[in-house]
Amino acid sequence: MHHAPTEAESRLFTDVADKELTRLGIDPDLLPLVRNLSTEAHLDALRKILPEQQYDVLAGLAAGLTPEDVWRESVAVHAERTAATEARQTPAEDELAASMARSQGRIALLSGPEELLDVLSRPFDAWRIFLHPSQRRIAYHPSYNGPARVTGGPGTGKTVVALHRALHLARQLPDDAPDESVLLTTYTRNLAADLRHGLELLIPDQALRAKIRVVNIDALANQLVREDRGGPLTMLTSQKEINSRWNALARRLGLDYSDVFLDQEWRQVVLAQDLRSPEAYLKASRSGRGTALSPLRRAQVWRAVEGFTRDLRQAGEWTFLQVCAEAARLLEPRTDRPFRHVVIDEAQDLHPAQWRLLRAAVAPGPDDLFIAGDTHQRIYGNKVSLRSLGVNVSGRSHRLRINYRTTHEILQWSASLLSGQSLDDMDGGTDSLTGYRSVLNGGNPELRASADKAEEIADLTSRVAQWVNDGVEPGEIGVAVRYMQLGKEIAQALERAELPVRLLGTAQASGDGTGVCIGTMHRMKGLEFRFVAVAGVSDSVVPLASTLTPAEVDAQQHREDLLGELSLLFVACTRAREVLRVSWHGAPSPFLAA
Ligand SMILES: Nc1ncnc2c1ncn2[C@@H]1O[C@H](COP(=O)(O)OP(=O)(O)OP(=O)(O)O)[C@@H](O)[C@H]1O
Repeated sequence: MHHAPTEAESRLFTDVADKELTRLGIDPDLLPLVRNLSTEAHLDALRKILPEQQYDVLAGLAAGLTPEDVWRESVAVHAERTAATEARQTPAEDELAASMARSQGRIALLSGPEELLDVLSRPFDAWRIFLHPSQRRIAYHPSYNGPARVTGGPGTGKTVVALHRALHLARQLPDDAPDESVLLTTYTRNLAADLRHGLELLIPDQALRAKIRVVNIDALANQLVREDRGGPLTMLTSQKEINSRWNALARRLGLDYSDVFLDQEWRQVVLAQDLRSPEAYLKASRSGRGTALSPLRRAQVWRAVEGFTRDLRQAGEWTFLQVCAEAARLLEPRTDRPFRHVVIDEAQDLHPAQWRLLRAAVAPGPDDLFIAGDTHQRIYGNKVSLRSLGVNVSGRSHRLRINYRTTHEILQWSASLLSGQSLDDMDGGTDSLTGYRSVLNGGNPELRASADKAEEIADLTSRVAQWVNDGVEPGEIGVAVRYMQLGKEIAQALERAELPVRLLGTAQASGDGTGVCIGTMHRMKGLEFRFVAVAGVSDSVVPLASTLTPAEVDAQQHREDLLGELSLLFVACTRAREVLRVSWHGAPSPFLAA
């Protein structure tokens, strides 16, 4: 992550005195070894050998925390965890108590005791006020000399940090800065709505909040292109329709490429690199694609791409990615940029065309881009190298390690799904969940096998009924499924048992947001519930065969698609705060077998 270090600056702990290290509990015998460490990777390699607490201390220091912060974060947390388990309050209260104990003092948001009372009565909102020092340090760093980034596993507070960063940037604006000078953006419309809601909680002052524009990236792109064209765009949104057009085109041109291959080639090579001529395509790198193409075959594929885009143009139709690519082209030559600062959440899912748009939306310079994301949760198959897109975060990248959402048990189990997978860090290196941990404890995830679908649904229904009987509000329960049809069947069963439900992504809801929330794993992204059931995790469903590129079309893409499906399961499981239940019928998903 750091630029090539010189010998003198290449040791990780040169700035920390021996005295400090031993005060933080590092064994004096280990000091010579510790002194020799020069990269976080070396430290990671020692993880299994070092006692957990000593490892945590070193990981914190390596991440740039001061010894004071580390004391609070690691040493004090170990003590708290023991105390909290003994006291066994509700986890939410534990969490708040822990946050308060750790907090050096409130960040300056409180206008009066009323607001404090308000927050204390809703412990889940504690993040508004009690940032952990490691979060606060990142969110309220006075100024970064270029793009900065925060990573970390699910529930570590990346979104929280992004919201606070947007607040910080809005506050720093000069008095004459217009409204919407700061952009806060993310991948989907739903996630943007959640960010908007978070911002309303965080910034009661409407005038200050108006400095921040919250919009999902596709909607922003659409607006820019629409304004340029002077009218609304007709969007081609159905992937099925897109595939059938590729098919028809391949037949017309007598080409033996599958629709899936052509569409991927267009999105992942042509649109990703903004290739505009056959010459550019002929020379382009196709790294990341699993099949080689001879110059002759590249010329054939280009003809198909040209045909496809010409047909779209003639029909006046656009795909989402095309709109982003066009919006980037519109902004790139401009000297005035629409925003002074851009804050991005769920950055791991953005496509290169979307990155180009964001890069062009703000002038390069201090605090231009602030990026929050976790490649372990990449579920839309967009893999990028930030550097190749002109976004250099080196020296300004931070990793959060404490999970505030999930219990230790749920976290361990969910993280084990990903064991053995190597994830990129979007910057030429690898990312990991090293040091990732929870301060809460609870039960182990419940795993339930059933003979067939009817039995699984019946079993799930009685479990949910039992939770509700035990006093859990239906709205605190989430049910995640791989495809919506199963969700609908579960909804019917729950309704027959007189349990209120709401289906995410449909108009069907009862009790206005108060029912058991049922949604696809994709829709669960960014959400959280006290109780989560992930249902239908069966052999043929997770991974969903129809979403996998056949290995014979592109073996590398096939592996990427599999990883995306695995990440999706990981995302679904890490939505749970207190209780996770995973069920299937027939043979379990191969992801569970491990
Ligand atoms: N300092 C804090 N004090 C109390 N709660 C916190 C704190 N930071 C985060 N949380 C809580 O932890 C949960 C997860 O936070 P957040 O959604 O920001 O994490 P994330 O890293 O963006 O997660 P994901 O990647 O899974 O979307 C939220 O309920 C949030 O309120």
